[in-house]
Formats: sequence, structure tokens, C-alpha cells
Amino acid sequence: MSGNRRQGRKLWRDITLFDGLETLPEPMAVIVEGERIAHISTMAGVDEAAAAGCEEMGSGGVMTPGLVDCHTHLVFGGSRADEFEKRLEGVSYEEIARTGGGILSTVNATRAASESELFDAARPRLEALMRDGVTTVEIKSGYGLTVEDELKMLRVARRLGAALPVRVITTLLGAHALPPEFKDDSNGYIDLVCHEMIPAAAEQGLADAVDVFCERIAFSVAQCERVFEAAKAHGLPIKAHAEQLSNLGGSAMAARHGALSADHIEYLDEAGVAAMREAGSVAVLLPGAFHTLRETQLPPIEALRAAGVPMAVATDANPGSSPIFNPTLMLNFACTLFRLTPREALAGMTAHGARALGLSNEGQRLGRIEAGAPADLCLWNADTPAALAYAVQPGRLRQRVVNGVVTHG
Ligand SMILES: N=CN[C@@H](CCC(=O)O)C(=O)O
Ligand SMILES: [Zn+2]
Repeated sequence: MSGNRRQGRKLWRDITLFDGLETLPEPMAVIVEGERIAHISTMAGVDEAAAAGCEEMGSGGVMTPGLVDCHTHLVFGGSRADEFEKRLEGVSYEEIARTGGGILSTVNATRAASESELFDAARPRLEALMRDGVTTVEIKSGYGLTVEDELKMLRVARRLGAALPVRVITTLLGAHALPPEFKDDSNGYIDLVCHEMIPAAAEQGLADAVDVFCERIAFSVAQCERVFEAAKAHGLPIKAHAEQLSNLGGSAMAARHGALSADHIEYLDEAGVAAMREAGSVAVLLPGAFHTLRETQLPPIEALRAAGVPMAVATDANPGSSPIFNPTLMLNFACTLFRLTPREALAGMTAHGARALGLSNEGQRLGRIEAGAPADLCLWNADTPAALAYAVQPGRLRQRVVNGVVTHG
């Protein structure tokens, strides 16, 4: 992560504050000192001694934690616009995948691209997320499917984090699709993921977590479980793409292994909800993929809500199922398509998004506005926090602060 402005004491006055879970009832003042949030108070309770010497950052507007986009596939080669057209003609995502297109088409383009070509292609995608308030982003591999190509993708993700003022979390998604070289030997490919890919990514410090795609067109529950065991043996947290197109029970298995999250989960059943509640796993909702694939099966929002499973919302930005690089649009989609409340959607892209990445614990405290937490903040031109989900309106970000540094506005 790189920044471009001097750090110091900064004061915002008279703001409507969404702290990551709730909107506070009164106008608030926030003081940032260095990299951390130092004080939060009502306007009536501003400690003028503490405020003295602060740079006045302005007053009014809505402040939220910096957005956390906890599920993306931003690094990839090529385009899948042709598939978009095929799907409009009635060919399904699953059929396209079974006939060698879909993820495998992006694999071909990604393998053919150099590290610097992938970096140059991904950078504007990431900048688009940042312009819409993202301060933390997760980037998965999964379009390389050889040890070297997966590591190449992860190196690009790390380089993006070093070049731009944004926190990048990397996830190894070697078990995303079966590469053509292993066409008749999916267990052999899982051996490669477990015995070569995960150890290499762990040794080189390139992966912060390990993910799998548990689905009929990808890998079975038993194969994904092997990947999780290997990840855990290397000290890496785990997560899963599961129950997107069918109910295989991947989310429940992932939860039993202590997964940070299960993502997509349109087909999640009651047992899956219970397993996630028990494990404290986050349900990552991806309304962009639901929209793009024109799915009809809704995730079990009411059951998740009733069970108290935290729900995150992410873009799933990728070239196939969600070519959408607009996080606040996802807030709107989460409400209109999945019937989340605007408060739930915002919490999904702040506090719960951070939790889905393992960044909400005492040491990290991302996704919240509270004294002592890292100063990752967004100030928006909006009347209320709910307006961020209500109106689909680019350009509302007034200021973006990462680690105490103003990087926009
Ligand atoms: N579901 C699997 N993986 C990605 C899709 C990737 C692609 O279609 O390229 C997803 O999260 O939607
Ligand atoms: Zn995904």
C-alpha cells in the first residue's frame, strides 16, 4: 500500500456517521491522529482541547468506514464479452463451462499474459473500485491453474497493493476449475494444489488465504476438504465458493473446517445455515453474479438473518459471472435483489466484509469506525447512509482516507 499525502491530526465535524454496524443518532465529530482514529464524539461533546491543532477537514456529509470488497477476481487476461452474448441467446453459464469456455477461456488468456500485462490490465479495475470508496480489497488467483501461473497472479495482486493506496488481501484459488492437462484426473490436480501450489504460495508469502470452488462444474466436497486440510497445515485461513449453482453441502463442510466465509450460497439449506452459525463463518453475498447470470434461486437471507450469521456483500468483480467494478452498485443490488436493508448492505461492505477476510479481530479492527481502529474512512456526498444504497450515482465519494492518509479529495 502506498500513500501520497502527509499524515497528521485531522478533524471532521458535523458528520452523519455509519460506524460499520449502525448509523449514530446525532451529528458527530471524528479526530484521526496518524494512522488511527483517535476520538469520536457528538458535536456537543467535542473536546476543543483535543481539536486544537487539528487540520479541519470540513463539515457535513456521510462518513463510513472505507469499503471492504471481500471477494474479487481482479487479475485476469482477456475478455468474455462473447459469452455474455451467448448467454443472452440462452446458453447457460454451466453449459459454457462444460464446453471449455467460461473460467477456462480466461485461464488461456491469463496464462498467455505476462506479469506486467496482467498488472496493467488490473490496475484500472482496482482504481475504479477505489474511486467508489474501496480501501481494502481481496484479490483471488484461480485463472492460472499451474503452480507458476497461480503464483504469477498472486505476485500481481501483491504488486497492486504495493503500488496503490489500498490494502490488498490475496487468496490462492488453485481449485477454481480443472485445467485441460488434468482433464481425466481431477484428483491428480487436487494433489498438485495440495502438495505444490499451497506450499509454494505459503513459503513465498504470496497467499493470505486459500479458496475453492465447490460445485458440479468444479470440485467435489471431498476434494475441497483435502485442499482445506493442506491450507490449514500451512497455517492459511480458508473460504469457499459454494452452493452457487447447486446444493452440494460445501458451505457446511467449509464451516466445519472453520472457514472465514462461504460465498455465493444461493442454494444454501438450513443445515448449511446452522453449520455457518456454529462456526461463525460469514455469508458472502454476491448480487453481481446473481444479476449477471440471471439466477432465480435467492440466497436464504431470512434464515441467515434469523440465525445471526453475518452477511457480507462484495462485487465478485471478474470477467465472467460479474464484470462489475462498482461496489456501491452492489449495495443497491443487495437491497433490490436480495432484500437486505440499506444498513445490512453497508455493514456487509464494511464490518462484515472485514470479518470475511479475518480483519475484524482486536489486532486489525478494519471495517469499523471506533477509537483506536485504523483510519480507513470514506466521506460521501449523501444525505443519509441509506442513500448510498438507494441511488445508483457515481462520483459521490468526497474523501477517501487510508491508514490516516487522504488519498482522494
Ligand atoms: N464461481 C466461480 N468463480 C467466479 C466466476 C469466475 C468466472 O466466471 O470467471 C465467481 O465467483 O463467480
Ligand atoms: Zn468468486
